[in-house]
Order: sequence, then C-alpha cells, then structure tokens
Amino acid sequence: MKQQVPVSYSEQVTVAIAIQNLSFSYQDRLNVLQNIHLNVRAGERVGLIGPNGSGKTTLFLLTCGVLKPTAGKILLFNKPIVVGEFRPEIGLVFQNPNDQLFLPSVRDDIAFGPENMGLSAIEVEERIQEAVSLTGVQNLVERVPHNLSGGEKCMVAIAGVLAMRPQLVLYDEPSANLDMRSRRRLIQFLQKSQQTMMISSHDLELILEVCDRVLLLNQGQIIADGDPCDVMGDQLLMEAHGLEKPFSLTTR
Ligand SMILES: Nc1ncnc2c1ncn2[C@@H]1O[C@H](COP(=O)(O)OP(=O)(O)OP(=O)(O)O)[C@@H](O)[C@H]1O
Repeated sequence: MKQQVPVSYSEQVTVAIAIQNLSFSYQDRLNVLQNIHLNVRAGERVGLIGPNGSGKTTLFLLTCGVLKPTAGKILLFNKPIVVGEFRPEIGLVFQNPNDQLFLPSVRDDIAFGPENMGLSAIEVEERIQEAVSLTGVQNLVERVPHNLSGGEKCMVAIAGVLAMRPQLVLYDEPSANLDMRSRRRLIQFLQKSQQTMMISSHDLELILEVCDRVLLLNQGQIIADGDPCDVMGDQLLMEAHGLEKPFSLTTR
C-alpha cells in the first residue's frame, strides 16, 4: 500500500491540494475529521470511500472553503483556502443536483458561475457551449432544470461546474440515483475528463473504473491511501470499516 510521502519543494507546483493537520468539529458533532494529512497531485483521480457519516462530504466542504477548519490548513495550488473566498479553480458537484440547480433554465444555471466571474456575454456564451458539449447536454439547454430526470440533472450540474473551467473538481456521490445507462455515461465522461478530481462514492465499481488512487476514510481519519485494487481488494480492511470488497475484485 502506498505511503503518503512529504512533498519536496521541487514538486510543490504540481500539488493541487495540500491538507495539513486538518481537524473539524460541527457545533453539535465533535471530531468529524481528525488530523488529516493529504496531498493530491495535479492530474490525479482520487476516490474517497468510507461508511455513512465518515466525513467525506465534510472534507469536500472544507476543501472548497465552505466550512472553516477547527485546526490545520488547506492549500489549493499552493494558495491557502480562505473561507468564503471564491476560487474558480475548484468546483464542487453536489451530492444532490437540486442543491445546485435553482434557476428557470439550464442555460441560466450553467451561465451562473461564469457570470459571477465577471466574464463578458460573449465569454459566458463560449463557456456555456464548451460545458454543454463536454457533458453532452446540448439538447437540454432551454429546458427547466426542475423538470429534468435525475441523470439529466446530474450532467447539467456537472456542466455548471465545468463552465468555470476548474482545474480541480470534487464530485460528491455523482452516481447516486442514476440508472445503469446514465451511470455508464457518467463513468465514460469521468474517464475522459482532464481535470484533477476527487470522487466521493459508495459506488466502489465506479471508483475502480475511474480512479488511480483511493482514500478510505472512517471516523474522520484516513485509514488507507493507495492503489484502488490494493485497498478495495483487502477484504479484512474493507469489512473492518463497514465496507465490502467490490464484486469485480472477488477473484483476486
Ligand atoms: N451541518 C451539520 N451539523 C452537525 N453535524 C453534521 C452536519 N453535517 C454533517 N454532520 C455530521 O458529521 C458527520 C460526517 O458527515 P458527512 O456528511 O461528512 O459524512 P459522509 O461520509 O459524507 O456520509 P454519507 O456517506 O452518508 O454521505 C456525520 O456524523 C454527520 O451526522
């Protein structure tokens, strides 16, 4: 299993996320994350697995600057995260697309980010066209987001994030509620994506197909960090943390 190695000075430019001594408590729920150390290099595709309530979403909200760490710090492309500061280089795709889609049309929802970056109307339109083409939702642009199917909403929510041209995308449970065909489309999309990514998911087969590294989080601590086949193929480790070895690894 890979060990997390300290990042040397010469490597620092390639580090997308550097998390140091991170701890977090909610007001009424203490020690949700405890002393997390993590480096994600640019270009990595990192899966984040762990049982319900292990702290995956909380880690994403801290990484995006939505929540303030109780202790420790987070650097994004070598610059500290400041709570509430807009950082277009990072995008978060929410677990529930309904939390992200709230405007009268898909076009408006996708334009929302670029417009708030102060781009001109022409640049906003370019961003919309690019994002809908990457996600394959060209035919949905004039639709009302509220009326879309779960799979359609998922891809539109991703388009809204990509329209900001983030270098790093955090996907929180992207395959939840998708049927087989939509899930397959999502996997193919993620495999082709160019950005550095972290994907939190209970869909371990998706992680196996998309990610080159996986983190196992439990009770707010990183229990394992390594090659997805090695970590998820370890039945004892998986079962000790409330997870199952994925079916496709059962013959290993
Ligand atoms: N706003 C909040 N206030 C208080 N406690 C919270 C809040 N949000 C989450 N928690 C608690 O923090 C812990 C971690 O929650 P989190 O949503 O980060 O876990 P998760 O690993 O993403 O879970 P799941 O797999 O179920 O989505 C849980 O015990 C949860 O109840």
